[in-house]
This record gives sequence, structure tokens and C-alpha cells, in this order.
Amino acid sequence: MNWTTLFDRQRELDERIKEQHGLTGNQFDERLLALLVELGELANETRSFKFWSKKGPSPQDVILEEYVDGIHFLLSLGLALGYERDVFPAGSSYLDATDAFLDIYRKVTNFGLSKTEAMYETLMAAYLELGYTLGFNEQLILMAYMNKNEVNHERQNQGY
Ligand SMILES: O=c1ccn([C@H]2C[C@H](O)[C@@H](COP(=O)(O)OP(=O)(O)OP(=O)(O)O)O2)c(=O)[nH]1
Repeated sequence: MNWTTLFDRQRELDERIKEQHGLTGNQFDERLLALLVELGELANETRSFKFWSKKGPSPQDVILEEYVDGIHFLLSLGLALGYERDVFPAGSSYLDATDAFLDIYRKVTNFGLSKTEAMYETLMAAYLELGYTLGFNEQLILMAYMNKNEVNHERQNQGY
């Protein structure tokens, strides 16, 4: 994954939102909470934990769009702390989606407390691994990110 391109796109979007909404500060806590909320929305679409229901997951394109919302906030958090990089190390693989979600919730919380670059790297690697666990590859993730980034610009054009 060429993360530099994604960080560049994210920086443009974040700066635009910052200007449009007259923001000061880096909104670190809000971005962190937004990421946790997106993780919940993503888990809900996969229905991976709903042992009480026979209803299947949402279509993969719906799950992918939720997944790349999380990528947006992760990139945003990295930008807020100056942690942009081109490469992140591979994470270790997960047993299933539920295992991945629980691990990532822990890692988001740890990162929010420590705010270290090492913890950020670990979190990025884990989130990418979640993407693989959900059946996506880097190409799909990159394309979906670009599409949603465009949608986010369009929303700002419309005074969202
Ligand atoms: O500084 C920011 C703020 C937001 N976003 C992006 C991330 C995500 O892709 C989208 C917000 O999520 P979503 O599309 O779910 O927005 P919402 O306002 O929660 O929409 P809805 O109420 O329709 O779920 O905005 C950024 O990239 N940078």
C-alpha cells in the first residue's frame, strides 16, 4: 500500500474541513471517538458477532465503505500527530472478524492514551489486517478510499 498518496489526500480533505468549519486545534479526541464509532458501524454491517441472528452480513461494498471511513480517521489521527509514513509493518493475522474488532478496539484505546508513533504503527498494521480478514485487498481498499474521499469533498461543496 502506498500510504503517502492516502496521507496526501487526507491532508487536503482535513484542511478543507478545517477551513470550512473554522476549526482550531487538531480535534484529536473527536477523531479518536469517530474512529471507535466507525468500528462499531463496521462491526454492525459484518454482523460477525450476532450469534443470535440468522441474517447475513451486508453486501461487501457496504462493508468496504464503512471500512474506509475508518481509514479516513486513522490517517487523520496520524496527520494530527505528524506520523505520516509510506509503509507500515504487517500485522499478525486474526482468527476471525470478532477477534480483529476486539483487538483493534484495545489498540485504539491504547493509542489514545500513549499517542506514541509505535502504537500508531501497530494500530495501522492491525486495521489493514482487519481489511484482509474481511476479504479486501490493497487495491480494493485504495479505490474505495479514493471514492469516499471524493464523496467527502462533494459533501463539503454542498455545505454538509
Ligand atoms: O476531519 C475529517 C472529518 C471527517 N472525515 C471523513 C471521514 C469519514 O469518511 C466521513 C465521516 O463519516 P460518515 O460518512 O459516516 O459521516 P457521517 O456524518 O457520520 O454520516 P452519516 O450520518 O450519514 O453516517 O468524513 C475526514 O476525513 N476528516
